[in-house]
Amino acid sequence: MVLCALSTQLLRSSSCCALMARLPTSGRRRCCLYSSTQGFNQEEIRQKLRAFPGGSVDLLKQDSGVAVLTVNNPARMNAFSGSMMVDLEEKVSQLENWTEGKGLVVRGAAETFCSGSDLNAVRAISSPQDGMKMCMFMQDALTRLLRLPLVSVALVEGRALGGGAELTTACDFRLMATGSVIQFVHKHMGLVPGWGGAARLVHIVGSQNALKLLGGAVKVDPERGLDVGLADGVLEADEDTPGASTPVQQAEDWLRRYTEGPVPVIQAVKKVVLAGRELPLLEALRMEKEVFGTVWGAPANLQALASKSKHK
Ligand SMILES: CCCC(=O)SCCNC(=O)CCNC(=O)[C@H](O)C(C)(C)COP(=O)(O)OP(=O)(O)OC[C@H]1O[C@@H](n2cnc3c(N)ncnc32)[C@H](O)[C@@H]1OP(=O)(O)O
Repeated sequence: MVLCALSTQLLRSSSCCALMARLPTSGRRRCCLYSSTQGFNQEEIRQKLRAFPGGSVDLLKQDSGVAVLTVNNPARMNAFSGSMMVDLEEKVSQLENWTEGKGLVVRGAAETFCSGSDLNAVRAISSPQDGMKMCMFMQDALTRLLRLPLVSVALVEGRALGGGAELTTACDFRLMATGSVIQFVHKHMGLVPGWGGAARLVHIVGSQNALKLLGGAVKVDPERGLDVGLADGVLEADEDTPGASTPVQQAEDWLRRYTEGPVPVIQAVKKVVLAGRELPLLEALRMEKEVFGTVWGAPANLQALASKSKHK
């Protein structure tokens, strides 16, 4: 419910967002960024996108409370077909309703992240109207991905290009494997980001760095990623050691420092950070109070008090 309240506040505080929608399938409130007055009819867009099939977006929810979301279209370097965009939105809905969740790893299949939108689909829907509809659909899905009450990390192996680079910015953290590249190639395609990637990139690396990365379509390798603050860590390749952990296991290990602990506390941490990131100060403070109220005197708090824990 706090998440719904946060979403409501986020909508109120944003002039471009005006709609609170009810999801009949889940019975739980969730928000769309755009409304019908802005030409956003989600079901109509879904149907259009489904006309461009191929690949899938797969979700594995684990008992540990950490899920793995895999962009799966290896024949096209994990480019997003239309049906994969619909898949993504559906998987985000499932995660919005995952009450036991704490963390999320977002990755690509076959050791590469994602090469953006499927250029075959892009060519077929190249009219400005259709492009805007796809843009609204993906902005909505990726904004909701970032707003999940889960701590998320993009595991970047191989290439994250165009929309793939934008997808990395819809996670709280980015881990880059040795040899990987994040590149906002939009300029070379005569485009700018349209999936919310520019707005998020400015938040992550600041406007100067964002201008350099977008304006120069710069290839960001792990070293540069750490330098500008786009990457939060680098995963070393360890193929030669028998029994070495896989990149997904390494990402889960890395994430554990943030996901260890009771679900309500981890979710509360994400919610207060989200409020601070997206709301004006007074609203963020009010939201922090609301979230605080859900953990104060709750089982994890009482247990910690009873154990007289010291923080040495
Ligand atoms: C708002 C969203 C904006 C966007 O996302 S626009 C799209 C931006 N992305 C791109 O322009 C990526 C274009 N692709 C490339 O640069 C290269 O294919 C890439 C990813 C560097 C990989 O190069 P290589 O390792 O040499 O492999 P390759 O070119 O032979 O690719 C293997 C097969 O994958 C296909 N592929 C890669 N990216 C694709 C895409 N985005 N849409 C559709 N198909 C794509 C490529 O055509 C090739 O297929 P095929 O084997 O020739 O049938």
